[in-house]
Amino acid sequence: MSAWQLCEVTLPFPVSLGRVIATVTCSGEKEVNLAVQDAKAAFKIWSKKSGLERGQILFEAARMIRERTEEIAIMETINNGKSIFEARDDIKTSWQCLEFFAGLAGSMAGEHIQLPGGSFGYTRREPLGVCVGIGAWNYPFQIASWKSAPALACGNAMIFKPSPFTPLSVLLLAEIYTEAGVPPGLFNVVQGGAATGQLLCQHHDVAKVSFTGSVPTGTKIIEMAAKGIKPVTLELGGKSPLIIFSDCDLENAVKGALIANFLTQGEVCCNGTRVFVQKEILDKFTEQVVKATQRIKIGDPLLEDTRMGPLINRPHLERVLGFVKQAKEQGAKVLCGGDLHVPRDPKLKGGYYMTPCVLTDCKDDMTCVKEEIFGPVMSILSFDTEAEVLERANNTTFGLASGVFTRDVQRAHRVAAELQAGVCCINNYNINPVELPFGGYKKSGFGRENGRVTVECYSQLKTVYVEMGDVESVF
Ligand SMILES: NC(=O)C1=CN([C@@H]2O[C@H](COP(=O)(O)OP(=O)(O)OC[C@H]3O[C@@H](n4cnc5c(N)ncnc54)[C@H](O)[C@@H]3O)[C@@H](O)[C@H]2O)C=CC1
Ligand SMILES: CCCC(=O)O
Repeated sequence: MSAWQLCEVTLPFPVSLGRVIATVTCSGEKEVNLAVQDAKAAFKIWSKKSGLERGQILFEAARMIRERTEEIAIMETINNGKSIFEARDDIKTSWQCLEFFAGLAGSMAGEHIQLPGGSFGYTRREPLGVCVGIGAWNYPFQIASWKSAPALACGNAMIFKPSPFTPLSVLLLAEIYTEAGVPPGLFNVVQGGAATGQLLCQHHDVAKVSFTGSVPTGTKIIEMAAKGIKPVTLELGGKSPLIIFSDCDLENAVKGALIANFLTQGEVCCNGTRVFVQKEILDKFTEQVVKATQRIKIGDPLLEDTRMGPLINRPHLERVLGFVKQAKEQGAKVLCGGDLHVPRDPKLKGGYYMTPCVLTDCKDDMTCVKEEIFGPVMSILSFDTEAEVLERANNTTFGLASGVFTRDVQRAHRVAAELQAGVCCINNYNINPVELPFGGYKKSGFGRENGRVTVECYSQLKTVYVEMGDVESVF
């Protein structure tokens, strides 16, 4: 089968303003095999370097990303449609991630264990080999950085496949790694959709798959990995709760709710889209949230003051608008937004824009409350007591993130402990510093990105026993 027969995407790729920005060739079997072959060769060189040596190269790559922030951010905005303001932040968390794992690389070590008779054992923390990273379209550069930085720091090679909707910015990352001094082929990019992803996951020389995307695709990835007994990291979807108690700082809670719902056009896996508000402050909170939402500047994502750009593509826009329509049919009230938006600027007319939406009168069994919308749609629900809201917040198959706003410090920690989610933010939301592990519970996946613990996701432990006496034979 030729490479082209294996492509499932129609080329050229459209972007979110409805214009073609580039034509990218899909990688088929031949290209995937070549990438794996090159990665294996590069792995031999890279894995023999000391952690400190690897760290030095990653620090250099981080420095280059930081220096080229503006260029990469512009590319990301064109790639995805998010505002340049946000794209800069994605680039920042990317070089920070490289710096964090560059710093850890030199301290990766095993243990020495004393045993009877002077014998001893030790453990070696070793890389896995050729790792595959498969990314979603919402944070293309950041996802590639969050996967490759720990992989490379631990001594692995990585082949990365971006989403076919956002194929471009990761190429800059590959260029930077090469210029910083990683061996050729250590970080390689292959382009394509599901077919290319499958070839990567099923390749017998691939040691691990780290995936960011939807639950249905994550299920397929884990099935393919199971056949090869390969470890996987799965960063999947979410329907996270944000709980706002009546004793909160209201102004902060309103700001938190907007951050929890409208960054990157709401296309954020960890968004707090189920906003539970205690009855006493429901009206006041709702009024302020609606006012603030109506002020969000929609427009050209490359302009400094734009805070919301177009959604990723037309089918996704239609899907999100469909969720709003269904919410109305099921009894929710639209307080603002939820409509198609056609900007006045003629050059933006083909863009996949909608107005950010706040829904109220939501009930737990409505589709908009149960399913991940992945667009700018906030659902407000009211509650009476802590016990009640905890039960309702946890009543979901997802478990990526959560948040709580309260001035009661004991309640804040009690609620954080009870929420079934991999991340909980107290008195803020969507704050994901690279020093802290990020990842889900339940159907939101497993394995972690960022934080020290991620070293365990990209390395394996070898035990070495050393005999200092004679062999005592039982035969
Ligand atoms: N937990 C997290 O960190 C994040 C999760 N997501 C989730 O991702 C979803 C949206 O992203 P999409 O790109 O639409 O997800 P998707 O699951 O459709 O695609 C993700 C990636 O998997 C590839 N792929 C598709 N089918 C495949 C297959 N059979 N084998 C191998 N690879 C395959 C795609 O080409 C793409 O690169 C949402 O559900 C969102 O919640 C998005 C970002 C972050
Ligand atoms: C913080 C990561 C958010 C995403 O990738 O959706």
